[in-house]
Amino acid sequence: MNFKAIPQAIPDVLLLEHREFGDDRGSFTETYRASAFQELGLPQFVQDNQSRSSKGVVRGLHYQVNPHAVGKLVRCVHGRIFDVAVDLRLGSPTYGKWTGTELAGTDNHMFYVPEGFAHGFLALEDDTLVSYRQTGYWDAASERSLLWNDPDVAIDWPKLSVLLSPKDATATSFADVDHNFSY
Ligand SMILES: Cc1cn([C@H]2C[C@H](O)[C@@H](COP(=O)(O)OP(=O)(O)O[C@H]3O[C@@H](C)C(=O)[C@@H](O)[C@H]3O)O2)c(=O)[nH]c1=O
Repeated sequence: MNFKAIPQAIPDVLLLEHREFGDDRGSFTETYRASAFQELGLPQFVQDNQSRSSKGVVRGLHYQVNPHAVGKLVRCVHGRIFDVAVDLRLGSPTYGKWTGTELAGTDNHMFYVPEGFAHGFLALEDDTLVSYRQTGYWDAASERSLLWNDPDVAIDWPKLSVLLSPKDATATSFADVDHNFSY
Protein backbone atom coordinates (compact mmCIF):
# COMPACT_ATOMS: atom_id res chain seq x y z
CA MET A 1 0.00 0.00 0.00
CA ASN A 2 1.54 3.31 -1.07
CA PHE A 3 -0.77 5.38 1.12
CA LYS A 4 -1.16 5.75 4.88
CA ALA A 5 -4.18 7.46 6.51
CA ILE A 6 -3.62 9.19 9.85
CA PRO A 7 -6.77 10.34 11.74
CA GLN A 8 -6.45 13.91 13.03
CA ALA A 9 -7.69 15.55 16.26
CA ILE A 10 -11.16 15.29 14.68
CA PRO A 11 -10.83 11.63 13.65
CA ASP A 12 -12.92 11.74 10.45
CA VAL A 13 -10.41 14.24 9.08
CA LEU A 14 -7.41 12.36 7.71
CA LEU A 15 -3.84 13.15 6.86
CA LEU A 16 -2.81 10.94 3.95
CA GLU A 17 0.84 10.23 3.44
CA HIS A 18 1.88 8.72 0.16
CA ARG A 19 5.10 6.89 -0.49
CA GLU A 20 7.85 8.63 -2.44
CA PHE A 21 10.33 6.56 -4.46
CA GLY A 22 13.57 8.51 -4.73
CA ASP A 23 16.42 7.83 -7.14
CA ASP A 24 19.22 9.72 -8.88
CA ARG A 25 16.75 11.51 -11.14
CA GLY A 26 14.48 12.77 -8.39
CA SER A 27 11.40 10.95 -7.18
CA PHE A 28 8.14 9.30 -8.14
CA THR A 29 4.89 9.26 -6.19
CA GLU A 30 1.44 7.86 -6.81
CA THR A 31 -0.97 10.63 -5.87
CA TYR A 32 -4.21 8.79 -6.58
CA ARG A 33 -5.11 5.12 -6.85
CA ALA A 34 -8.81 4.28 -6.85
CA SER A 35 -8.45 0.81 -5.27
CA ALA A 36 -6.16 2.04 -2.45
CA PHE A 37 -8.41 4.99 -1.73
CA GLN A 38 -11.39 2.65 -1.58
CA GLU A 39 -9.52 0.41 0.89
CA LEU A 40 -8.92 3.44 3.09
CA GLY A 41 -12.67 4.10 3.08
CA LEU A 42 -12.46 7.26 0.98
CA PRO A 43 -15.34 8.16 -1.32
CA GLN A 44 -15.09 8.72 -5.07
CA PHE A 45 -14.15 12.10 -6.46
CA VAL A 46 -15.70 13.81 -9.47
CA GLN A 47 -14.03 17.23 -9.74
CA ASP A 48 -10.40 18.37 -9.61
CA ASN A 49 -9.43 21.98 -8.87
CA GLN A 50 -6.29 24.03 -8.59
CA SER A 51 -5.69 27.51 -7.18
CA ARG A 52 -2.62 29.73 -7.10
CA SER A 53 -2.20 32.11 -4.17
CA SER A 54 0.21 34.74 -2.94
CA LYS A 55 1.62 34.64 0.59
CA GLY A 56 -1.06 35.70 3.07
CA VAL A 57 -4.07 34.73 0.96
CA VAL A 58 -6.83 33.06 2.94
CA ARG A 59 -9.42 31.07 0.95
CA GLY A 60 -12.46 29.89 2.88
CA LEU A 61 -13.84 28.68 5.06
CA HIS A 62 -16.14 27.12 2.45
CA TYR A 63 -18.73 24.37 2.39
CA GLN A 64 -21.81 23.38 0.40
CA VAL A 65 -25.11 22.62 2.13
CA ASN A 66 -27.00 19.38 1.44
CA PRO A 67 -27.92 17.86 -0.94
CA HIS A 68 -24.72 19.27 -2.49
CA ALA A 69 -22.31 18.67 0.40
CA VAL A 70 -18.83 17.67 -0.79
CA GLY A 71 -15.74 16.10 0.73
CA LYS A 72 -12.33 17.42 -0.37
CA LEU A 73 -8.89 15.91 -0.70
CA VAL A 74 -6.33 18.68 -0.60
CA ARG A 75 -2.69 18.70 -1.70
CA CYS A 76 -0.18 21.52 -1.86
CA VAL A 77 1.81 21.11 -5.08
CA HIS A 78 4.10 24.12 -4.68
CA GLY A 79 4.71 26.46 -1.75
CA ARG A 80 3.11 25.88 1.63
CA ILE A 81 -0.29 26.22 3.28
CA PHE A 82 -1.94 25.93 6.65
CA ASP A 83 -5.03 23.87 5.86
CA VAL A 84 -8.06 23.79 8.16
CA ALA A 85 -11.32 21.87 8.61
CA VAL A 86 -14.16 23.01 10.91
CA ASP A 87 -16.73 20.47 12.09
CA LEU A 88 -20.29 21.63 11.24
CA ARG A 89 -22.06 18.33 11.97
CA LEU A 90 -24.84 18.88 14.51
CA GLY A 91 -24.53 16.32 17.31
CA SER A 92 -20.85 15.71 16.71
CA PRO A 93 -18.71 15.72 19.90
CA THR A 94 -16.36 18.07 18.03
CA TYR A 95 -19.07 20.37 16.61
CA GLY A 96 -17.60 23.84 16.10
CA LYS A 97 -14.04 22.62 16.63
CA TRP A 98 -11.27 22.89 14.07
CA THR A 99 -8.26 20.84 13.10
CA GLY A 100 -5.45 21.95 10.84
CA THR A 101 -2.13 20.97 9.39
CA GLU A 102 0.65 22.39 7.28
CA LEU A 103 0.96 20.98 3.76
CA ALA A 104 3.93 21.73 1.51
CA GLY A 105 4.89 21.10 -2.08
CA THR A 106 7.94 19.30 -0.73
CA ASP A 107 6.05 16.77 1.38
CA ASN A 108 3.83 13.89 0.39
CA HIS A 109 0.80 14.74 2.42
CA MET A 110 -2.85 15.25 1.61
CA PHE A 111 -5.61 16.43 3.91
CA TYR A 112 -9.01 14.74 3.63
CA VAL A 113 -11.90 16.96 4.72
CA PRO A 114 -15.19 14.99 4.68
CA GLU A 115 -18.70 16.30 4.02
CA GLY A 116 -20.05 18.30 6.94
CA PHE A 117 -16.91 20.38 7.41
CA ALA A 118 -16.01 23.89 6.31
CA HIS A 119 -12.60 24.03 4.63
CA GLY A 120 -10.07 26.79 4.12
CA PHE A 121 -6.38 27.54 3.98
CA LEU A 122 -3.78 30.24 4.39
CA ALA A 123 -0.95 30.42 1.84
CA LEU A 124 2.35 30.68 3.69
CA GLU A 125 4.47 31.45 0.59
CA ASP A 126 4.10 33.27 -2.70
CA ASP A 127 3.16 31.22 -5.73
CA THR A 128 1.49 28.55 -3.66
CA LEU A 129 -0.36 26.00 -5.77
CA VAL A 130 -3.11 23.95 -4.17
CA SER A 131 -4.70 21.07 -6.00
CA TYR A 132 -7.73 19.30 -4.63
CA ARG A 133 -10.37 16.81 -5.59
CA GLN A 134 -13.96 16.89 -4.44
CA THR A 135 -16.67 14.26 -4.10
CA GLY A 136 -19.40 16.36 -5.78
CA TYR A 137 -19.61 19.18 -8.27
CA TRP A 138 -19.29 22.82 -7.31
CA ASP A 139 -22.78 24.26 -6.86
CA ALA A 140 -22.70 28.02 -6.43
CA ALA A 141 -26.19 28.23 -4.91
CA SER A 142 -25.26 25.72 -2.18
CA GLU A 143 -21.93 27.29 -1.32
CA ARG A 144 -21.50 29.07 2.03
CA SER A 145 -18.60 30.88 3.61
CA LEU A 146 -17.86 30.82 7.34
CA LEU A 147 -15.74 33.69 8.65
CA TRP A 148 -12.09 32.59 8.71
CA ASN A 149 -11.31 34.33 12.03
CA ASP A 150 -14.59 33.83 13.87
CA PRO A 151 -13.87 34.09 17.61
CA ASP A 152 -16.18 31.17 18.47
CA VAL A 153 -14.12 28.82 16.31
CA ALA A 154 -10.83 30.53 17.21
CA ILE A 155 -8.52 28.96 14.65
CA ASP A 156 -4.90 29.46 15.59
CA TRP A 157 -3.78 30.73 12.17
CA PRO A 158 -0.10 31.48 11.57
CA LYS A 159 0.38 35.23 12.04
CA LEU A 160 0.43 36.91 8.62
CA SER A 161 -1.22 39.91 7.07
CA VAL A 162 -4.08 38.34 5.12
CA LEU A 163 -5.79 38.94 1.79
CA LEU A 164 -9.39 37.73 1.33
CA SER A 165 -11.95 37.71 -1.48
CA PRO A 166 -14.91 40.08 -0.91
CA LYS A 167 -17.10 37.00 -0.34
CA ASP A 168 -14.80 35.67 2.38
CA ALA A 169 -14.23 39.08 3.98
CA THR A 170 -17.98 39.38 4.58
CA ALA A 171 -18.59 35.72 5.44
CA THR A 172 -21.05 34.50 8.08
CA SER A 173 -20.11 34.18 11.72
CA PHE A 174 -20.28 30.75 13.33
CA ALA A 175 -23.36 31.72 15.38
CA ASP A 176 -25.27 32.37 12.14
CA VAL A 177 -23.97 29.60 9.89
CA ASP A 178 -26.57 28.01 7.64
CA HIS A 179 -26.11 24.27 7.35
CA ASN A 180 -27.97 21.01 7.61
CA PHE A 181 -25.34 18.43 8.43
CA SER A 182 -25.93 15.80 11.05
CA TYR A 183 -23.44 13.50 12.73
C1 LIG B 1 -14.97 26.78 -6.29
C2 LIG B 1 -15.19 27.03 -7.77
C3 LIG B 1 -15.12 28.32 -8.28
N1 LIG B 1 -15.33 28.56 -9.58
C4 LIG B 1 -15.20 29.96 -10.07
C5 LIG B 1 -16.12 30.96 -9.40
C6 LIG B 1 -15.30 32.22 -9.30
O1 LIG B 1 -15.50 33.01 -10.47
C7 LIG B 1 -13.86 31.75 -9.29
C8 LIG B 1 -13.21 31.84 -7.92
O2 LIG B 1 -14.05 31.17 -6.99
P1 LIG B 1 -13.83 31.31 -5.42
O3 LIG B 1 -13.53 32.73 -5.09
O4 LIG B 1 -15.00 30.68 -4.74
O5 LIG B 1 -12.52 30.42 -5.21
P2 LIG B 1 -11.87 29.94 -3.84
O6 LIG B 1 -12.03 31.01 -2.83
O7 LIG B 1 -10.53 29.45 -4.14
O8 LIG B 1 -12.83 28.73 -3.43
C9 LIG B 1 -12.29 27.52 -2.97
O9 LIG B 1 -11.83 27.71 -1.64
C10 LIG B 1 -11.33 26.54 -1.01
C11 LIG B 1 -10.97 26.90 0.41
C12 LIG B 1 -12.23 25.39 -1.11
O10 LIG B 1 -12.39 24.58 -0.20
C13 LIG B 1 -12.87 25.18 -2.44
O11 LIG B 1 -13.87 24.20 -2.40
C14 LIG B 1 -13.38 26.45 -3.03
O12 LIG B 1 -14.53 26.86 -2.30
O13 LIG B 1 -13.88 30.39 -9.75
C15 LIG B 1 -15.62 27.54 -10.46
O14 LIG B 1 -15.84 27.77 -11.69
N2 LIG B 1 -15.69 26.26 -10.00
C16 LIG B 1 -15.48 25.96 -8.68
O15 LIG B 1 -15.53 24.76 -8.29
